[in-house]
Amino acid sequence: MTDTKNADFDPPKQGWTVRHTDAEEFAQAARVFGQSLLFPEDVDGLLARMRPLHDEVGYERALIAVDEAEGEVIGTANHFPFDMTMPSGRVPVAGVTGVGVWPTHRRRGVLSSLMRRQLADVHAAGVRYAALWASEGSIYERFGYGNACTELDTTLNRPYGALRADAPRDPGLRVVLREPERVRTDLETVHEAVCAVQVGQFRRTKPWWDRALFDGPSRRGDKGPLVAAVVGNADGPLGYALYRVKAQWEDDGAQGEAHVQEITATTPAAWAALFDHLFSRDLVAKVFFPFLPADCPLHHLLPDRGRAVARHFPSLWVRLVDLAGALSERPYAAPFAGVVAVTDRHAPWNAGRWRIKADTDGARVELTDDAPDLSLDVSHLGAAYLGQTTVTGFQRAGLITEHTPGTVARLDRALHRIDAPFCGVIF
Ligand SMILES: CC(=O)SCCNC(=O)CCNC(=O)[C@H](O)C(C)(C)COP(=O)(O)OP(=O)(O)OC[C@H]1O[C@@H](n2cnc3c(N)ncnc32)[C@H](O)[C@@H]1OP(=O)(O)O
Repeated sequence: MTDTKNADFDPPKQGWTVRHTDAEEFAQAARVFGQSLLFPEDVDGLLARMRPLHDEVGYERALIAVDEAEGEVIGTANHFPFDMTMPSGRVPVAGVTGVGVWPTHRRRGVLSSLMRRQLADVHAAGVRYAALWASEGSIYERFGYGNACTELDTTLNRPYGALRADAPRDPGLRVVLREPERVRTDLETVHEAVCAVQVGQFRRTKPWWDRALFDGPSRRGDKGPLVAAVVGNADGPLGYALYRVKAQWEDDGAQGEAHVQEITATTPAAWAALFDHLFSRDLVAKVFFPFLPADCPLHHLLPDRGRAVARHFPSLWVRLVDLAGALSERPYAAPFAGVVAVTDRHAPWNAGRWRIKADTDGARVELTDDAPDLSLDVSHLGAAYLGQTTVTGFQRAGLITEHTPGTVARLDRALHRIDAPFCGVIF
């Protein structure tokens, strides 16, 4: 009798090894990442998109999990060495990306081993923070990440899109509409000015600009080419909107659309000029803004803000890799003193009782044996770190324990920031 046994279908062995990869082997990581995230491209297409971003920073941070029996890559995790604006200013942040596990090898702990190794690597490199965009909000809290930023996806119907009569308008401003590459320097100038102070944004290097301005068919879909509306005065550019239009005709006439990939400005009048430009495009009945800061001026500038259909969605998740370092270097809106007991399943160096004595220019953060005023997880502090998510929210949900009444309110007052964090770019 012929032996029809096919080793492919033997019961899976449970062993895998996590290790670093290199530029050559990166294709196997991309194969796993592409399949697990349901990307439409084949590996070559995916690599063409990913390579420029990774070539710039090297491949030494990329991790893979390799099935020991089959020798196949079954899991991946990577991170970009970002220069990101945090409450303390621009600091190194590990921008976690490329996380995926081969579909037949899920729920055996592969991701957990990759996350543990990545966290150890980032900590050993002296980087105090990690940040990511999550495909699903249920994955990363267990690894110490907290959702620290929500952004707005907003749609506006043009008939209601005219700005308030008292919106700031500066006759010295001019809006030009150009192909983005022609005004790239202006875009870079404005972005750099905003990004340097906008918590949640990372410095945009050349490959990231190339990615932002990429206008191939895969990006364009059924819309027109990417255009840049730049607003400025004699002193230079003050804002821009990158957008595409889409023609659409219904029985009652033109129902065209404008899809705004990115909009930002450095003065109120520049914001207003950009909105005026977008809302006055003939044949456009709807304007889509998939990424706006939670405190974007748009909603204040509308005569009836109820006409803007806005959805808050979670964007950045923040992980305090070095809790004491992160809490020490951050400025605080009000003084805080207290002992916070922190659990951290994956970074034991963060776990313990921390005495925090914070003031406007930083904090002293030391281990102590004293009784805690508050007990929480490192993920709660990651969520609250950017000053938008409150610790009070977790308390109301019954997820943390306040031992000394008033501690949570005092901590929130100290962590508060006036401006909403905003990233706007999925990495
Ligand atoms: C930053 C980014 O790149 S975001 C992109 C993340 N990648 C994806 O979403 C791609 C599709 N999904 C996958 O590839 C995988 O399912 C992953 C990466 C999400 C999880 O990998 P796995 O190897 O299955 O995870 P692992 O077995 O280590 O599970 C760890 C824990 O997370 C839980 N978990 C894993 N995936 C999920 C999920 N999608 N939703 C909820 N819980 C999850 C597990 O139940 C387990 O819980 P426990 O610690 O309480 O036991």
